[in-house]
This record gives sequence, structure tokens and C-alpha cells, in this order.
Amino acid sequence: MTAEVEQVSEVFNTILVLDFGSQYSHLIIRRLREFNVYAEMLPCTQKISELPFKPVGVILSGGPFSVYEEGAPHVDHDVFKLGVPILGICYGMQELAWINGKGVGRGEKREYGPATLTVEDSTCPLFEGVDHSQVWMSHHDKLHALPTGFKTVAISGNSPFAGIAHTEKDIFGIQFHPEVTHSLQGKTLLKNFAVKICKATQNWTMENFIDTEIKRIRALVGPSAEVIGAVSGGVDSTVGAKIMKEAIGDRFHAIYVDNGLMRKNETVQVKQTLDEGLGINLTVVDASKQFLDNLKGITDPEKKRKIIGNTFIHVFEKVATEIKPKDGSEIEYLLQGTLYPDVIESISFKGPSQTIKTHHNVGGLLEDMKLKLIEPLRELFKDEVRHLGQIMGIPEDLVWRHPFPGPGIGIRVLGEVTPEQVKIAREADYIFIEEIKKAGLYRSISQAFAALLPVKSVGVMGDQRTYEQVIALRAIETTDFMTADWFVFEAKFLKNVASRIVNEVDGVARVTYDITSKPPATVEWE
Ligand SMILES: Nc1ncnc2c1ncn2[C@@H]1O[C@H](COP(=O)(O)OP(=O)(O)OP(=O)(O)O)[C@@H](O)[C@H]1O
Ligand SMILES: O=c1[nH]c(=O)c2[nH+]cn([C@@H]3O[C@H](COP(=O)(O)O)[C@@H](O)[C@H]3O)c2[nH]1
Ligand SMILES: NC(=O)CC[C@H](N)C(=O)O
Ligand SMILES: [Mg+2]
Repeated sequence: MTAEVEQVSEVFNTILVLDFGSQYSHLIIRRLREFNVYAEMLPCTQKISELPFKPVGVILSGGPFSVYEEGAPHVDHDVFKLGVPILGICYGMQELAWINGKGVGRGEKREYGPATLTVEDSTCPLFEGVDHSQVWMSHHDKLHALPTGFKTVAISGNSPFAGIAHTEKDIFGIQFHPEVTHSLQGKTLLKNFAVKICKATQNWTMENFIDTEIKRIRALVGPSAEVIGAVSGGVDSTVGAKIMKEAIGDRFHAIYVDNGLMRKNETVQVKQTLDEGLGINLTVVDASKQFLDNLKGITDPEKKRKIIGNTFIHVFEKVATEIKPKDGSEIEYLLQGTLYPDVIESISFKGPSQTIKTHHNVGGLLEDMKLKLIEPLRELFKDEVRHLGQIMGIPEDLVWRHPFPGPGIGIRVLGEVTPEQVKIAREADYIFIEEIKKAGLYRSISQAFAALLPVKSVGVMGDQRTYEQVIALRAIETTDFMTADWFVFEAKFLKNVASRIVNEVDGVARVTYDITSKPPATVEWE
């Protein structure tokens, strides 16, 4: 069955980005997709004979290494046998030069920041519309000589080889980074490469994606099997559920787990929106006791996350055995709302990044998991998922909902999670979000919540001494959640929220506002 299932990269003309570990590698993919060309990233160590698809062009990314160093990563030379255009960016260009003559070494000084490009060969299609524009440099090494078979096509003040091209083949190298927005015509250059040179079709649209994905799921699941889905009411899993529903109708069973760590009124609202609003029949499983029992006495954040992740899986496996598909088979698949950033993180050449915290991911935590995963969004970025949600008729409110982590309030009550502590955090959170919505700020903020700190502080209310806990409010602005800054509220707004929380929520003596960016902090407190 699986062999006949076409992958997205087989359906859309795909540009392959081979990642040498640059912090900007994923931006190359973002930029290409912005003009509707599909791109995927694989580690630079990928063996070309084992490529899962045939790309229409290859981009070699930048990277932190020096090509001449021992142990530096190198591309499989079979990449030249693919017969498709190749573009090397920074380290990628140095790699092309290393392979074709070894004329690469350390420059006298580092070049980091803006430079102006002068195109010397106006016939080179890569640089059409890019002449005299600002480009962004970030390198220490440089080409000391033109590689064999290449000519210079562009220069900058500091880089006599800012752009090079092979004299016969469609192979190009650039020293700057077209993928960052500081390279003002960088997107034009990438478009020239993908569309003019590689002739990639610009058909990567969410409308086309839906059709492809629905076909893919039908082929994968077959004509009679049934599937369960972990659906939280967040935008990712709701869009995933909607796609499943369109693909296999009532053979899809959406399961929402009330883990006792959800926000106020959330379970009722999610059930209503999915059932009535979207026609997705949602089963609510109340497992709150199981989660809270398992969390008893646990204060270590990582242990809490693992316990919550494992409990989710146990709940899903149990639910899966309770559903009896009409064709007499057993439930084999579990839908999950994994996005491309999660995938990139795990395939990156640098390997899985150091674990800052274990993100709960329904599939990620049990090695002997029986259910196989269906992840329809695993090629998409969050804004693509939001766009998809809009096309599929998912209500605006849900499309723009702030992300809510799987472990929920469990990682927003610092220290031991008890029903009493969850209640305090939940009530405070509700007031904060209510005020944000009232002030018309919800869409300007990427994510906001209240965390409960298990420290006591003295206060005075109605002439009485109080000795209660502290709420920390957090609101951030970010595009990708990898870095974030705190949101600047007016003092009046914070004053009102603080006063409401202390007055209306029993157990809180003080309210603080978290003004730490990420890094050095993270978004969540645990
Ligand atoms: N309470 C829950 N019940 C069922 N599944 C859940 C629950 N919480 C999380 N999940 C599953 O875990 C996945 C990861 O959670 P995550 O919060 O990243 O995504 P989301 O909730 O779909 O969207 P968002 O990031 O916008 O909150 C979800 O896509 C969903 O499959
Ligand atoms: O589904 C999730 N499961 C998790 O375990 C988890 N931990 C953090 N987050 C969300 O990820 C984003 C970045 O959060 P951090 O800076 O705290 O890592 C923020 O949006 C966080 O809310 C999670 N989402
Ligand atoms: N950004 C890059 O790709 C840098 C490449 C190489 N490490 C240099 O310093 O030149
Ligand atoms: Mg969520």
C-alpha cells in the first residue's frame, strides 16, 4: 500500500536545499514557497542515490564550518550527476570552489553585514533585477581564485567573487545570503534561480496542497480502515482533522483529551466549534483524574512533561482499542498536527538540537507505540496552516487562536500540579485573555498566558494581612516562536489586569509581568 502513496515532493516540482547547518537554511525554503515554488530541506550528508525524489534544482546552504577544515561536511559529488541547476550560498559556494580547484582560505577580515552588489555580466539570468542592490554578508572565509570552469558575474566592495557562474553548466555560487530580508533583492535572485533557471512550476498553493494531501491520505489509509486523531482545538490539529474528514469522512474519529490542564471553558467550546461549526464528530475523553494522579508529587519540569506525554499516548492507545471499525480491522493510524519546523529540527544536519525542553508531541514519547502516525501538515509552516484553515472554512477565531501547548496549565503551574493550583492559574489566565480581547490586542500578540509561581508573598486586603502566591503574566510577539520579545502594554492595561486578578482570584497576592525575551528565557516558564 505505502509504495503507491505519492509524497508531496513527487507531486510538486521541488527544489532541494541541502543544509550545511546555517542558521538561515530554513529561510531559503520559506522564501521559495513565498512565490509558490515547493522546497524541502535535507541534511548535506544525504546520499544522492538515496534521494526520495528527483529535484528540479539544488541549493547548497551556508554553514558554520570552513571547507578546508578537517572534518568539514562535504556534499555527495553525485549531486552533479543529477543534471539539474545548482546554487551554492556562502559555504555552499565555497564548497563548489573547493571541489573545483580548492581556492578557498581564510579572509584577512570577517565580513558581516551589508554590501552593495555590482553585476559584471548582465547576461547572467541569476542576477536579473539584482544589480546595485544591498546584499547581506556573513563570512570569514573567501575564494582566493576562480574555480576551474567558472567566471565572475558579480562583485562587491570586499568580495571580488560575490557571484560566480560555470561557463557551460547551470551552476552558480554567491557569497552573500539572498534568503535574509536584508538582502533587498534576495527573493528576486532566488526566484530567478528557481523559476527562470530550474523552470520550477509555481503551483505550490494551499488549494493544490489540499487536493494532493487528500489523495495521499486516501491511498495511505485504503478503502475501509478507520483512523483516530488527537485533536486539541488548536489550529494545527483542527486543520488536520478537517483534512481527514474530507479524505475519509466518518471513518475518522477525532478525540479530544481533557487532561485536567485545559483552560477555562475550553472543553465545552472546542466540542461546540468542532461538532457544530465544522461537522467533525469529536469525542471528549475525560482523563483529568489519570493525568493529575500521575503528576502527584512531581515538581521537576522535564518529569512533568514526560509524564503528560506518556499519559496522552496511553489514553490514545486505550481509545484506539475501544473503537471497533466496521471492516473488523483494528485502528492502525493516529493523526497528529506536526508542522515543518518540528521536522526540520529533527532532520537538521546539526542533528537534534540540544534539548532545552521536551515538547510534548503525541507520537514522540513512547518507543513501542503501536499506532502509526498520519501527519498531513508535516511539510507546512504555521502561517501556511493558518492560510489552509481559512480556505477550508475554519472560523477566524480558531485560525488565529494563540498556540496552547499540549501539557497546558501543567507547565504553567510551577512546582507540583494540584487541582487547586490549576484552578488559580486557570482563573488568572482567563481574566488576562479576556482583557486582551476587550482591548483589541489579541491579534497583535502572538501568545499570552498567566503562570502561577509557587512562592508566597505578603499583601494587605481590606485591612487584613494576606500571604498568598504570585501570578506572572507573559505576552510575547514572535513570528516563529524560536525567538520572541515581550509585548509592550500600556501601564493602564496592566494595572487593570493586576487589580482584577488579585481581587477576583482567591490565592493570589501579587501580579508581575514577565519582561524577558527569548533567548535568554523561553516562552513557557517550564
Ligand atoms: N488535549 C488534547 N487532546 C488531544 N490531542 C491533543 C491535545 N493536546 C495536544 N494534542 C495533540 O498534540 C499535538 C501538538 O499540540 P500543539 O499544541 O502543538 O498543536 P495544536 O494544539 O493542534 O495547535 P496549536 O499549536 O495552535 O495549539 C496537537 O496537534 C494534537 O494532535
Ligand atoms: O504542543 C506543545 N507542546 C509542548 O510541550 C510545548 N512546550 C512549549 N510549547 C509551545 O512552543 C512555543 C515555544 O515555547 P518555549 O519557548 O517555551 O519552548 C510556545 O508557543 C509554547 O507554548 C509547546 N507546545
Ligand atoms: N555563512 C556561511 O556560510 C559562512 C561560511 C564559512 N564558515 C565562512 O566563514 O566563510
Ligand atoms: Mg495546542
